[in-house]
Amino acid sequence: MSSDPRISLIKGDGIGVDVSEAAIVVAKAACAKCNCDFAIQTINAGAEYYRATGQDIEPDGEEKAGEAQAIFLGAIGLPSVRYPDGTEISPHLRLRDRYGLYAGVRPVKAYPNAPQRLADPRAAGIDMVILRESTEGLFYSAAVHDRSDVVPDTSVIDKMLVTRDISEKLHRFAFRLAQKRKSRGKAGRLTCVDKANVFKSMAFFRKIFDETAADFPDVPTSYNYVDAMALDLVRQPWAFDVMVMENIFGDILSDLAGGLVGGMGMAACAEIGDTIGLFQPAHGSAPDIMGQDKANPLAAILSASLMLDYLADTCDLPAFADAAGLIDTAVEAGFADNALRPMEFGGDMGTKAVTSEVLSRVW
Ligand SMILES: NC(=O)c1ccc[n+]([C@@H]2O[C@H](COP(=O)([O-])OP(=O)(O)OC[C@H]3O[C@@H](n4cnc5c(N)ncnc54)[C@H](O)[C@@H]3O)[C@@H](O)[C@H]2O)c1
Ligand SMILES: CC(C)[C@H](C(=O)O)[C@@H](O)C(=O)O
Ligand SMILES: [Mg+2]
Repeated sequence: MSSDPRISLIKGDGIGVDVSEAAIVVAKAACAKCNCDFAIQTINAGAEYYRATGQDIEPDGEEKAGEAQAIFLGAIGLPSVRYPDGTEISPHLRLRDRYGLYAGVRPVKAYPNAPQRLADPRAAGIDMVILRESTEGLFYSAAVHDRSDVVPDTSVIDKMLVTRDISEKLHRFAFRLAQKRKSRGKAGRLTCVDKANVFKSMAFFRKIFDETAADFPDVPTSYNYVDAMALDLVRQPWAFDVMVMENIFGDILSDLAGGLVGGMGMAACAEIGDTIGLFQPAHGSAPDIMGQDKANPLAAILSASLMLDYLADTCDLPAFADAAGLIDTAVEAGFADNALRPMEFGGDMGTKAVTSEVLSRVW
């Protein structure tokens, strides 16, 4: 039996299918170039699967997903397919919960020739990470824990939960990420984004941030309330490096930040837990463009690069880090040469053309 690491692949819905296939093709090519490989087990899940079967993931799919070293997901959900409580199909929330994927890493980077949404030339230097807590916060009720606080047609409560255990792990992850970025020539600063002026859960989040900071005196820190953070992400995004925040704040601000550097097709994501990581573009199934070869696959391709880096670390297989580096360089150089022109930015290249261009540079 092969000793290659194994990944669980959930293609999902809409453009999730196309971009995940593109990402896997590119990741496989990069690995082949670096003499490494990974095996794939495919798991059916999503809105289309629910429509066809009444289940949002195949039998034992959640358990099977966790038997691999990593999970790769395209996108899940279609606005027209819903659970009886009116919310959308989202088995990936249960995966985050089941596997404790607390650290949602969402890099935001400006590439040359990709559109700058801000006129200021400093926008070309945007290079930051949104670290989104991904298992609790205001998503606490949404995953599996609590769908009970509903008095039909009268009131509905969603709860914001912040625990010491998860917050400590998240903040430690954030400080270590800032240190790692510093060692790679980036700013290495950390901003705690919260709403500690109003919510007791957020005051607690900040208290644990402060406690954790005491163990990392080398990392410069600051605070920003989330509303002011939204302002600053538009006003001076180049001033930020790593930002750590609660779940829904990270969900919202990561879309805003994706927009700053082109669009959701640039928004990569890694969700890391203690024993497994899930990798996916931060975007959804994009029903408005699905089936038209218009989706930008780069968010998925860059997420695959994050996955290879993760496999290198967790499986102690440095060749995977080389493969990740090949992908990152291909994307960077492709933009620098103006050879990557996704339709998402008004360019002439659809999903297949962007994938081929990256592939030719990896290979
Ligand atoms: N992680 C996930 O699986 C995930 C994330 C977000 C939304 N969703 C689901 O996806 C569905 C659509 O949601 P939405 O429209 O709010 O968000 P979306 O991210 O699918 O789309 C938002 C906008 O960005 C564009 N876009 C997104 N990805 C793109 C890409 N790779 N290339 C070019 N353009 C891209 C879309 O065309 C659309 O205009 C919903 O069912 C939602 O629940 C899933
Ligand atoms: C589709 C949805 C459940 C998901 C989230 O809110 O976490 C998505 O928006 C994301 O950002 O990954
Ligand atoms: Mg989102």
